[in-house]
Amino acid sequence: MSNTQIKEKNSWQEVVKTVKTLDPNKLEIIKATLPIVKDHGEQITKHFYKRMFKQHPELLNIFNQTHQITGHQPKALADAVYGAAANIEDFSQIMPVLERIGEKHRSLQIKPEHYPIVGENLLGAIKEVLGDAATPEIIDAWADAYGVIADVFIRMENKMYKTAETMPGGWAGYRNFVVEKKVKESDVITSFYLKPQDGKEIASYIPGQYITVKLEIPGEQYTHLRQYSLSDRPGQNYYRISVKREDPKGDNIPAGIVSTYLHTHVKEGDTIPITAPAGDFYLDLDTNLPLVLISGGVGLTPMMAMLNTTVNESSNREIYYIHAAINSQLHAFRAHVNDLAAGHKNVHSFVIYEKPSEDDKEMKNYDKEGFFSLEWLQQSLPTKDADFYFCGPEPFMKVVNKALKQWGVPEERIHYEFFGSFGKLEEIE
Ligand SMILES: NC(=O)C1=CN([C@@H]2O[C@H](COP(=O)(O)OP(=O)(O)OC[C@H]3O[C@@H](n4cnc5c(N)ncnc54)[C@H](O)[C@@H]3O)[C@@H](O)[C@H]2O)C=CC1
Repeated sequence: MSNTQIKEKNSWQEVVKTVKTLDPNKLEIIKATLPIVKDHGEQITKHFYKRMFKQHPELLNIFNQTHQITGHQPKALADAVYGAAANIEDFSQIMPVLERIGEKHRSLQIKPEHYPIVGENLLGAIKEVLGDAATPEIIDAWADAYGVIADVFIRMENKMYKTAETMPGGWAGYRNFVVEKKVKESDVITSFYLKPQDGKEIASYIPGQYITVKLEIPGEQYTHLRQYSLSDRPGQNYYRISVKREDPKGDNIPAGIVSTYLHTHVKEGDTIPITAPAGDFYLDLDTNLPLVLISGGVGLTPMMAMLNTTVNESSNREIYYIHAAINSQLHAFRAHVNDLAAGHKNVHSFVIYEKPSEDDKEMKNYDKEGFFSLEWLQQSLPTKDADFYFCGPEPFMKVVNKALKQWGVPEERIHYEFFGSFGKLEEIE
């Protein structure tokens, strides 16, 4: 299936047109109470998660516990609820955000039956946090607004489920994949090559998309689900993910449960259930504009899929791949990218090391020391008339985003991926 077909099948614009509408009186109440809900957004959603998990502990099998602790998830939900309610008269304004959430829901197998549970607990949390300020009329209006929002998601996600299931090689729910090969890519990143246990065809994907893996970890009460970007090009008989081992940071951030387990326990021959590829951050292959890929650390995973695909499909699209790492010890796929650059005159590779090692300095195996900067970018690229894609740790992404804006790259040429939250880069504290 081509890029365009996948996008068209998933397009849900007509879904928005058929959405339920809100009674005008209730709409007025929503508009009037939006500021209060926004002010208490995170408080409400934090309370909501506690309340919901108490009543439905089985949902702990779906939600990422680390994101609850870091506050990512409550913030993402608060932003989503506020954004959806603020645009309830016309969802077309926030379509990209809704689509991103829908893709994530599809990947996590969030189903229509989950919506009433979320609704009941969200309204309960609004009531309990706002106290007397939440009159029965206000709660009634928010209940209806939630109904409208849930309706959009359910319809959109139904379409996404159908597409994932009916496309060639596609499937519903989880399918067992066998770890065919485990390859160390750097001191902290290891790749897993996954082949379907049934030996049948696998669904294609667009570079930039991800899969969800489901792991039952001994000693852990609940199942753990994680999304990992596919790090190789589509059109092969395997999926590849490349996972960074998240070691503990200071006293507050523990080691990543799933990434540590994958690195230390999962071996070649083991089976991992995964859902079909999903995600709205992907490479536009229908253009020949110069392509600039910029990654920091483990943010290189979707970029590797984009790079490998473009090299495979186009011999004349200019590709500039900029990767920032701490030093060569932590630089995954270094040899692979060097080989591509040496073998293809349209591939140009740039390396930034924050703290090059003594060996790196001796070998001069990098182009810039320190951090990515606009000045350096302007000196390194022949043009800003290009499509830019980037991914990396948040501070890195903020620097890149700001640099591109300052340079005057139009918004529609700037594409980025957050692992884990739905906000806009400018809004992240
Ligand atoms: N899209 C996302 O949301 C992503 C999130 N992450 C998260 O970030 C964490 C760190 O990722 P690592 O791969 O360990 O990254 P890292 O610590 O190895 O850093 C990667 C690169 O980013 C640069 N960088 C860091 N702070 C910067 C700043 N303020 N300005 C400019 N450049 C900066 C570093 O110099 C380095 O070259 C991960 O634990 C992961 O959870 C990582 C990649 C993608």
